[in-house]
Amino acid sequence: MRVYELRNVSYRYPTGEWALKGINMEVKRGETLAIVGPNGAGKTTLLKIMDALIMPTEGEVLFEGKPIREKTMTDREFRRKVGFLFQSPDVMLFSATVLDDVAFGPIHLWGRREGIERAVGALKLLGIEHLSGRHPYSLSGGEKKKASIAAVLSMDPEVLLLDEPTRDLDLKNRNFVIDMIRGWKAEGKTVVVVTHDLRLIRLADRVYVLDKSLLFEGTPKELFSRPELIERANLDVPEIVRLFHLLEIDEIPMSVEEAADIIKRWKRFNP
Ligand SMILES: Nc1ncnc2c1ncn2[C@@H]1O[C@H](COP(=O)(O)OP(=O)(O)OP(=O)(O)O)[C@@H](O)[C@H]1O
Repeated sequence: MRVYELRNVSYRYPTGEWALKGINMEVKRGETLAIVGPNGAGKTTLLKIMDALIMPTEGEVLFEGKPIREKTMTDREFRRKVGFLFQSPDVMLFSATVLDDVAFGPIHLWGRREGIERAVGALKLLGIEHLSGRHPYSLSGGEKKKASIAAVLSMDPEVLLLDEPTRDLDLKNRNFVIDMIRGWKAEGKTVVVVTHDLRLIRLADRVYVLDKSLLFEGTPKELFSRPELIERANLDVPEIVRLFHLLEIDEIPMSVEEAADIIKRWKRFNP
C-alpha cells in the first residue's frame, strides 16, 4: 500500500520562486526512500509538503489514500503517524530544557505521565539523558541534533521524514543514526530521507534525484552507474565506484565487500 502519492505537485514561495515543478512520486509502506539533489533543489520543501506544513501551489498529495488538506496540519492522527526531523535542530528546540522539548509532543498526545516516560526513554536511547535539564541553546551542534532526534523518536511515528539526519554529527554519532535508521527499516517503518550521505543512500530501497523536478527514480546501484546524475545531484562519487567506472566494469559495487566479491568472481572466470 502507498503511504504517499504526489500528483503533479508544484510549489512556489511567496517570493515568486518555484521550488518544485510537476512532481509525481510515491512512497510505499515500509520502504526506505532517499531523496538527493543539489542545494536549493527543493528537497526540504518537498518534505514540508509531505508533513502537511505547507500546501502545494499546484497538484495534490495523498496520505494513505486521502488528500492532505490545510486541516491535516493539526490532525492528531496524522501528527501521531508522521515524524519530521528538521535539518536545523534550532527549529525543533524551543523550550527551557531538553526534557521539556522532547516531552512536548508525547505529552500532547498521551498526557503528562506517559509523555515524560516516553521522552526519558528516547533520551536514554540516544545516550543524552544527562542533558535533560540543560537549556537546548547551550548544547553543541551534535547534541542539539541528537535532542531533536529524541523528540521525533519519543513520538514513535510510523513514517519518518528525515532532513539530513547525519549532518553535524561526528563519525560515531553518524554511525549511530545510520544504525537507528537500519533498525527502523527492519521494524517496517517507512523512512523518507533527504541526504548527501552516501552510506544513507546505500541503505535506501529507492532513490529519487530532485532538482526542482524529478530527474531519476531507481535503486542506489542504478544511480551510481550514472555518473552524469551523480554530478547533477552534487554527490561525492565513492572511490570504489570511481575505480569500477575507470576499469569499465559494468557491475557497480555499493561497498568494499561487494567490490571484493565482484573481483573474486571475475578472477574465477579469468584465472
Ligand atoms: N521560505 C522561503 N521563502 C522563499 N524561498 C525559499 C524559502 N525556502 C526555500 N526557498 C527557496 O526555494 C528553493 C528550494 O529550497 P529548499 O530548502 O527546499 O532546497 P533544498 O534542496 O532543501 O536545499 P539544501 O540542500 O540547500 O538544504 C531554494 O531556491 C530556496 O532559496
